[in-house]
Formats: sequence, C-alpha cells, structure tokens
Amino acid sequence: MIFTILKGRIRSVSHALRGVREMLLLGANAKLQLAAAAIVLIAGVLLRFSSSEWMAVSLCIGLVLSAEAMNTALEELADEVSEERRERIRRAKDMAAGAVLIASATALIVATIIIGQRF
Ligand SMILES: Nc1ncnc2c1ncn2[C@@H]1O[C@H](COP(=O)(O)OP(=O)(O)OP(=O)(O)O)[C@@H](O)[C@H]1O
Repeated sequence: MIFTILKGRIRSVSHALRGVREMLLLGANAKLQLAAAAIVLIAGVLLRFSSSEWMAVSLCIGLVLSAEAMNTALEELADEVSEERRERIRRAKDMAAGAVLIASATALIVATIIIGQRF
C-alpha cells in the first residue's frame, strides 16, 4: 500500500522534473532567467549574503522560474488548441507573459536593493 503510494509520488515528481527540463530546453526566456539566477547566486557567494538575503533571492528565483513554467505551459496548450489568430488566446498569452514580467520586475527590485546596499 505505502509502496504503491510512494511509487505514484515518485512518478509524479519525475513527470514534473521532465516538465522543468523541457521548459529549459524549449524556452529562450527560461535559459536567460537561469543565467540571471546563476549570476545572482555567484554574487551572493562573493558578497556573502545574509540568511534573510538568501531567502529573498531564493523566493525571487523560484517565483520567476515558476511563472515562466506556467507561461510556457499555457503557450503550449494554446498552440495545441489553435494556431489561428484568436483574441482570447492573445489575451491569455499576454496575461501569462504579464505574470512573468511582474515576477521578473519584483526579482530585479529585490536584487537591486540587496546588491545596491553593498556599494
Ligand atoms: N493564436 C494567437 N492568437 C492571437 N495572438 C497570439 C496568438 N499566438 C500568439 N499571439 C500573440 O503573440 C504574443 C507572443 O506569443 P508566442 O506564443 O509567440 O510567445 P513567445 O514569443 O514565446 O512570447 P513570450 O516571450 O511571452 O514567451 C502573445 O503574447 C500574443 O500577444
């Protein structure tokens, strides 16, 4: 019983990991966001971020990559439904892109405050 539940959970996690891998392979934006995250992580080590700064940075990286994953998922689904120009697909895609923009702007503000106060 527990073994079956555990097997199901492991399968779900492996599907989710496949989703993360495909998002990184498919999306140019995701690669850029990952590169930006790597730069901030290196800056964090060099500038010796405090634990609360690491928490803020981790939350921001998670927020941006999650928003990007949802945006990519929505684009995939929308393109599967129809590749014709449709007003509701445009609106849905624009809103999903807006979510990434909001997350990225938040991350930029947090990074600027944390890194900026060192100088
Ligand atoms: N089927 C469609 N109908 C109407 N507008 C669309 C459609 N597909 C895309 N668009 C418009 O083009 C924009 C870009 O959509 P696309 O699917 O090309 O995403 P993208 O180039 O990967 O953009 P992003 O950088 O936001 O991920 C959308 O935000 C939307 O405004």
